[in-house]
Amino acid sequence: GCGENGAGRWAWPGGGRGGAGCSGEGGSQSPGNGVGRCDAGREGAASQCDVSAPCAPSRSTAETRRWILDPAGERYYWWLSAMVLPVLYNWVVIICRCCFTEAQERHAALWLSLDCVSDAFYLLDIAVRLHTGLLEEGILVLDGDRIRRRYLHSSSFRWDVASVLPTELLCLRLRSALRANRCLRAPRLFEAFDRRETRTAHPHAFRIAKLMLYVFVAIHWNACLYFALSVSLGLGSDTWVHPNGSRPGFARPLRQYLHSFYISTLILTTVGDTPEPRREEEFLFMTAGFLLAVLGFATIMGSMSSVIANMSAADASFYPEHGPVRRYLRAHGVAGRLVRRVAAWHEHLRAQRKLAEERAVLRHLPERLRAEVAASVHLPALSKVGLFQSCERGVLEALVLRLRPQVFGPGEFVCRQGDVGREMYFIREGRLEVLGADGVTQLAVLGEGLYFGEISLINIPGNRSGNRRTADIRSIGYADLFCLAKEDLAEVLTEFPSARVLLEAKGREILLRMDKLDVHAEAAAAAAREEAEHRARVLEAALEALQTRTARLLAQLESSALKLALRIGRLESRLLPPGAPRPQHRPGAQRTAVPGGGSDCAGAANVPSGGGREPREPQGSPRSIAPSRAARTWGCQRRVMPAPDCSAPGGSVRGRVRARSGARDRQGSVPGSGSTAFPPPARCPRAGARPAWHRVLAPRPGTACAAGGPQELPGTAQGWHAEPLPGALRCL
Ligand SMILES: Nc1ncnc2c1ncn2[C@@H]1O[C@@H]2COP(=O)(O)O[C@H]2[C@H]1O
Repeated sequence: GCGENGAGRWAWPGGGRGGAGCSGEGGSQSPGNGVGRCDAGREGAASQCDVSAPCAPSRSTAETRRWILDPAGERYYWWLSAMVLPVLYNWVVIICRCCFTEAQERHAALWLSLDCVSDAFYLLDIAVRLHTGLLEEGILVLDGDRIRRRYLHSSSFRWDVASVLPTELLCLRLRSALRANRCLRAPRLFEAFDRRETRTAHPHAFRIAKLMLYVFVAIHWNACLYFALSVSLGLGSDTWVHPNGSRPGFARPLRQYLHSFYISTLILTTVGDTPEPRREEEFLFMTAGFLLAVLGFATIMGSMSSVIANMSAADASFYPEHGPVRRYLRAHGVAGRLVRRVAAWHEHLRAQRKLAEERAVLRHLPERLRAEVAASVHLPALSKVGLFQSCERGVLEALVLRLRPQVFGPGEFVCRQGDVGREMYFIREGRLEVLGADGVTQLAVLGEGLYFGEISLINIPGNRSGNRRTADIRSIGYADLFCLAKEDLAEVLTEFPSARVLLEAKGREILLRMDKLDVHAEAAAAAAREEAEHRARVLEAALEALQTRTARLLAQLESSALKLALRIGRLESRLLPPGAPRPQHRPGAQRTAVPGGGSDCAGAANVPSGGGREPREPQGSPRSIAPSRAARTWGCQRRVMPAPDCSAPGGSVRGRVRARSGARDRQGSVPGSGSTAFPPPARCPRAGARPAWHRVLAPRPGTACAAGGPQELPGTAQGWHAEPLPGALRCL
């Protein structure tokens, strides 16, 4: 639906599909490309947005949103990558042109055009930033005004403007030096590098390359400054400064630059063999260079070692380390073939890029995402398993999270006959042999897409081995398996009963072949199961019949009670003298009925002087109450129907039977009692819940109930009729 917050309307990042949000007036962000797109007019847009006015698109606004970039999108990423070039150009070339004046003068036209291109990029970058969406509370804001306002008031805008000011126009002679403000756009370079680092498949290599670039820029600047200092001190004036043009080849700018770069490298990498300084300026330059070198060296060493450490840590988290296992084996004096097997297993994992601890690698992902990742990796292999071929994707996804990949080397036993079965296996890759009781005879060879180890996990009737393995399973070469624990299998089979049928059928077949199936026990178990099922069916039918009878009896009881009340009313009106005081009926006084037909008025107010006041029965009590004199006199009747009524949410198990009004009318029942609530004979599922009364007889216009005969009562509270209202105890 549409969401609005303050001045702007928002869209979910990546939303738009499935109506996740409406951006602006009917717009939502298109998934993937990172550019805001308006949903309005799209099929189904009305159902996603509130159809009322707020979602109707204004054309100009929709147009504006079309050009809003998602900061996490592709286009923005590629723009950032493009910005690396002009920023680097300025960082490398400006200082070079300042110090190597000959190079500046020789290629002035080229520099000028490159400067123009770089400035155009800088200006375009400001425009891009004016159209880059921003995240607020995790939601992408696509409102152009809001974005513009935010950027124009930010410090980034000031820096961006400062970096593109045409300062070189102030003094055309110092053109290149005055372009130094272009270096202020460096944050864009860092941003681009950060993005690249998160996207690249080789982050460590990228980190090293980035470090080398920084080192190169530092050496380059130092080289330029060395040359500038040499020029100011006089080229070739001593052995430290740059040689002058009289030395062969040193008149060329390229040679000058390369020589300076070489000296700078010697200084900054503290390799040594640097020319000895002679003058104060030279000493100062060298000292500053060495200090910078110490700093740079420490930084480089630190970064390199952290990159290398991270690389090995990343590798270790992917593949199990052989070193500790080897040391462990050596410490315990294990040698020979076993050590070689362990080493071969480790090598195989690395060579085949197989992960032993996949769960550990993915453990930080949210569960749903982890399931999706695991599904995309393993589903193709899992769907080859015959057992799961007809499974829905949801079942497979649930299953895939429970599977543990395991790799077995050649000749390794996956399970041995007689072991207690705790897991079953699906073969992802490789071949395994099933060995007979002698440990030599090959009963079968299992390959990709097959499974084993299920017989000891599922309870096959008549299985003589019980929960013990029926055979040895040995890996022929390297076997890549999925392992599923017994508890997980039980859960999966509950959700997917047809898989159980398949497993049982296959297991039974194997057991029969191996003569490990006790056919008599199986038949007895089947007979017992059938008998139990039959009994359950009979009980169910009896229960149903009982419910119907109860309902019928209750309906009869109710109708005769009502008839009785009417007759008593009529008799009273005939027997009482015309002037005699008539008992006042208090509408709403409650009357309850007992299953035995006893009756009583629960309310004391409607009991006449002659009637003994009886203690009021607590509502909901199933106790039978004998009819009192008052009740007999007044024709009040109590109806009691204990019904399991768990008034807590979801607690009620009450059933309802519709009575046939016609039949009941013929029996003299009161018309209008169309339906009867009755309790199914089930226990109240909520612990401590008590049954409640649930039949109501309420006044009905047309007849009066009074001691002196029919009496007019105001309003609708006249007469009687049966009205089924669950869960209440009322008295006529
Ligand atoms: N003859 C056979 N053919 C195929 N698989 C078998 C055969 N015998 C035993 N198995 C499998 O080997 C497994 C050994 O452990 P389980 O008894 O749990 O389950 C067994 C079956 O899955």
